[in-house]
Amino acid sequence: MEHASDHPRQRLTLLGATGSIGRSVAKVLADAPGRFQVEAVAGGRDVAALAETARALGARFAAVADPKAGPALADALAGSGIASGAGPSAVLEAAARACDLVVSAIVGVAGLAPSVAALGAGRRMALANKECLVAAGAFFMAEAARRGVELLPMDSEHNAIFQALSAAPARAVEKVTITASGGPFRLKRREEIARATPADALKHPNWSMGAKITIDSATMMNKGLELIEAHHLFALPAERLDAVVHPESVVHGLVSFVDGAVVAGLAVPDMCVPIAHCLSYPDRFVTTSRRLDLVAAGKLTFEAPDEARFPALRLARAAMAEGGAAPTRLNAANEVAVAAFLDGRLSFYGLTDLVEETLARLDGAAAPASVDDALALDAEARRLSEGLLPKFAAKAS
Ligand SMILES: NC(=O)C1=CN([C@@H]2O[C@H](COP(=O)(O)OP(=O)(O)OC[C@H]3O[C@@H](n4cnc5c(N)ncnc54)[C@H](OP(=O)(O)O)[C@@H]3O)[C@@H](O)[C@H]2O)C=CC1
Ligand SMILES: CC(=O)[C@@H](O)[C@H](O)COP(=O)(O)O
Ligand SMILES: [Mn+2]
Repeated sequence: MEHASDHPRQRLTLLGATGSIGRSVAKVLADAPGRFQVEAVAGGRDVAALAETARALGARFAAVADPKAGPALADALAGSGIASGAGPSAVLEAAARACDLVVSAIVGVAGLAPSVAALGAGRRMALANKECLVAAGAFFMAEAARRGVELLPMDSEHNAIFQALSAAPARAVEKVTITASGGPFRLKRREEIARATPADALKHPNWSMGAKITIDSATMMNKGLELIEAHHLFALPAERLDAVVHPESVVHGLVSFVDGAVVAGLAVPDMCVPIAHCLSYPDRFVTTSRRLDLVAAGKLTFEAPDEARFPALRLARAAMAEGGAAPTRLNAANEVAVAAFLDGRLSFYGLTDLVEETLARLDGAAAPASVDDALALDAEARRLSEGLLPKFAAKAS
């Protein structure tokens, strides 16, 4: 049986260390004592959590994005020997430090520049941040290839598909399917969903995650973003990508081959499973994660997504089909809308209405060919969405 101590130490950098994925990575690291040296950790503004994580993981460097948080972080790390920095440049510095594996788990398009900086250092990357692929997928994949960086999908569906794809050569793949839990409103009528509050939408049936992705799961925008993510990660056209609702979240992704065979990835809904895969790849190590018990699971059920009650899926598919700047703008408008919904400034359907109207008002433009391009398109769409907020705010219940 494989044990962590059988392997040489690898240097690991954790971007988004204080988040839901960051905490799960820390849990998996505890299952692999002596296997990793944590090079750097980075977070947004939660100084206390970042310092605690840096100390617990024995990191060499800690970076906080909030430029004003430098003195507080240095104070919190006093006596630890851990160097620190603050501001976006410090996060880029953390990302670019030489190491063997970077875990990219900052939420939102804020993760794009640090993830690209990490590619610049030429290493393996475990990618949880899906927004960087939605906002700049063609550029990001080309940059990873140019730098010779191996991308390991950490998002649960894509991780399952990555594992299933190893069953046959790429030319034998007919179709890839990702599953969706259906979120907390799967069985609700449209009128009930329209009245959903942030507290209702934050009650995910199967996964414990950060607020942004949890709202995306409730609207099913998460599945739309994941279709675009899969399009880039696996170089598959939209018509060979499918999403199916699977309320148990046990089957995460499926690959259908040209001979009719289907290989699926199954596990309990716990991010520690795909995280362990990425951290041990191409090997495996023993973990304490809960095991799948199919008899206890009982039934595994599947149903078609309902785009009438969950229009985000239709919007994301349309943006993927249009290509160019549309996915970048979809992502930007969605980030504005999710923040506004969480603040009580938008109703649940106001959220997707805002995204739709933002996209409708912008003329087609080329896909971003750099981080700057992507961030300029992102900023333009954000300005427009923010400007449109009052129109949709009136609909808030
Ligand atoms: N959670 C999950 O199970 C899954 C998540 N993902 C994806 O992984 C990513 C992270 O999700 P999740 O962990 O849930 O999110 P969380 O909101 O829980 O955590 C976000 C992390 O990003 C940090 N952060 C925010 N802004 C910045 C910034 N400008 N610079 C540096 N760090 C920043 C936060 O720091 P701070 O705490 O200080 O704000 C925190 O560490 C998302 O893209 C999500 O879609 C994919 C699959 C599953
Ligand atoms: C854990 C993970 O990968 C999430 O993206 C999850 O899939 C979200 O749940 P939904 O299937 O409800 O979007
Ligand atoms: Mn997912």
